Amino acid sequence: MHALSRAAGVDVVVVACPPGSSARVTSLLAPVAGRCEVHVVEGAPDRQGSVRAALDRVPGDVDVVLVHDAARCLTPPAVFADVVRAVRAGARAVVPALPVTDTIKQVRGGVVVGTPDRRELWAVQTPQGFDAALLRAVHADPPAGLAVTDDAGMVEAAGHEVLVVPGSEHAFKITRPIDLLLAEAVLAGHAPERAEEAP
Ligand SMILES: C[C@](O)(CO)[C@H](O)COP(=O)(O)O
Repeated sequence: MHALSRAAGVDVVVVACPPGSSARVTSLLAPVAGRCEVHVVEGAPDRQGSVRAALDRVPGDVDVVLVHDAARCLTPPAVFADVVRAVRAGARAVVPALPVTDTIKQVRGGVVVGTPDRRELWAVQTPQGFDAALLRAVHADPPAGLAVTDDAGMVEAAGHEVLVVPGSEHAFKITRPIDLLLAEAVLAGHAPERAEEAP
């Protein structure tokens, strides 16, 4: 939240929190509430529902929306600024991403059934940025039968182009215990990767 509230171009933040935790989350956000407009809403059991609940709380006059994972809490402010800039420059959907370094296999029933060309595989991060009207439209009429793991996937399934901008190694998702160790090491020893911030 500190990085987000310091990012150029971010004026309003809506946090989707677990049901029953809004009072606690609101108090945790008090230190950043002075820097931008902050709202807290209760999320849903799935990602799509939580994003929709947050989107419903975004003021109607906002024209660019970023969807960000709290688990990517070390994302440098410059990544937010880059994504906003790309949307403002005309892209209607933008994702930060890095090329994968592992070889990725497609596996079915414990057996490899394919090896996609690694040169075409990118690991997608957040914040994902959208023209607000487009994001509202795909959430109002989500593509059927899609295993939704990100908002850009919904936009892509609806037939729209999604632009890729450079992501950041610091934007990793803190999900597994080893990610927490990495986050602690980053916080203990490293300056932010890129220092661009709002004036
Ligand atoms: C949006 C995302 O971070 C892109 O990599 C990812 O899909 C989120 O997955 P999660 O299972 O909702 O953490």
